[in-house]
Amino acid sequence: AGLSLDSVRDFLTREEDTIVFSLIERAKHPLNTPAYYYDDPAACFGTADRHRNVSFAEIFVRESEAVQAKAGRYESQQEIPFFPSGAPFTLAPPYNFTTDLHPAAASINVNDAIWNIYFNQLLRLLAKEGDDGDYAATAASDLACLQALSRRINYGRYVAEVKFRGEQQTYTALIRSKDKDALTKLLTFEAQEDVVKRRAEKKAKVFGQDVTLDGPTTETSGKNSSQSSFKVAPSVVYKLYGQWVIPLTKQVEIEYLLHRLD
Ligand SMILES: O=C(O)C(=O)C[C@]1(C(=O)O)C=C[C@@H](O)C=C1
Repeated sequence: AGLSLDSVRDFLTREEDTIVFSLIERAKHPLNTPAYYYDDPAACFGTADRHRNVSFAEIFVRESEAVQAKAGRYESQQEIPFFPSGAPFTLAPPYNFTTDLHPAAASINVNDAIWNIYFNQLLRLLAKEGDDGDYAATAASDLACLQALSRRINYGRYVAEVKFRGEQQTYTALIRSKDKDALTKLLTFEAQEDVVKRRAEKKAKVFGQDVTLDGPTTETSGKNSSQSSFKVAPSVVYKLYGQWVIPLTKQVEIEYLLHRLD
């Protein structure tokens, strides 16, 4: 089946589940800041990279991505690594991934912005202060969060492709004149953004409550209704979507469109 606005929105909706679950998993671990030090080489656990001021988490992501590249993960246009390694994929048989994107714009992404926001802003909203020393499990859950956020946000390329095909003439004129403001206006649907933010917040409530056999199962009333009883604060998920996920998705859409005629 070809792409449509409904099918790309369905994809984004399903990714919400993955994002919210990955945040809940990360929230199991304390902040564990030594895993993220760049400045103090001694804090880099004596790895081979200590002289390059690379954090433990960065090494973890880089090496994990190298394995996944070999396994063919990035043969899919839907997946974009944070550290492209150029390693050929050799572990899996070739798979015929669909190629829906315009080649000159297909690799547009905002992974650098996602990386910075995740480590500098989001993490401290998710994890409690503390250091339990379990950096491997912590970095593994960081990787899951980063991959889910990257897939969702960079999927803006597909959303933009659908919108371009639907209104080719209008978009072509605005792309030719590089009119970012008009492009932003044309691809923005305020009501849809509101639905997305509120649904993501609700998923944080539904997925992040303690499930017991007594009492109502579907209601988030009573004991569960205070923010602190959810594994990740629903307000954090609302804010994540409103301040970062949606604006970055729109940035991807705009940058993709600006290269759509290349
Ligand atoms: O659904 C769309 O039309 C999108 O472009 C995606 C999205 C989003 O990130 O969820 C972004 C911009 C729109 O204003 C609405 C929603």
